Amino acid sequence: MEDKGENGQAVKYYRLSEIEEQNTFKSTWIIINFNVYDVTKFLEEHPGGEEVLREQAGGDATESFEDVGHSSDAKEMAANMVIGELHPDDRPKMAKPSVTVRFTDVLYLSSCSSSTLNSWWTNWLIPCLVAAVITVMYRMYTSVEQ
Ligand code: HEM
Repeated sequence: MEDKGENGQAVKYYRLSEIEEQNTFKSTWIIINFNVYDVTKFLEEHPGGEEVLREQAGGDATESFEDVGHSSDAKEMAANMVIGELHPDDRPKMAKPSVTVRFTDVLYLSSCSSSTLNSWWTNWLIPCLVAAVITVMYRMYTSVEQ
């Protein structure tokens, strides 16, 4: 389907089902930020290898593309491979996790929580435990002597 894009230019829209079919050696399409890229001729040239592109073939590669931190050169190269856009009706179907947890986020979160946990332990829990142990031992000794 052809339509007028935001800037009045003709845009070729592809349905998700059409894109999903393009996941072979003959034709490999990927979606990045709702743009459709034909990477068939680029597979062998891709510095990150053809396997990673084929894994994303026919689907949404936005997250993987962003995660790699591609250079501006890579983004320019990608711009030359755009063949159209994902049909607006299919955009909500794109798997977008409500919370994206990346490895770096996990590291960050674990460092945060362990430091909060550490201060909580040292400030409160350990003195409370020591006090509890002393109380129990005191009770035991005093009850043995009687
Ligand atoms: C049209 C789409 C793409 C283009 C034009 C492209 C282009 C490039 C280029 C030029 C590089 C060299 C490093 C740089 O300049 O950033 C690169 C590296 C890489 N790309 Fe892509 N890429 C595309 C899609 C993807 C996708 C979808 C993935 C992941 C599924 C991916 C994974 C990688 C990896 C793992 C590297 C290697 C990074 C490294 O070794 O430092 N690329 N890509």
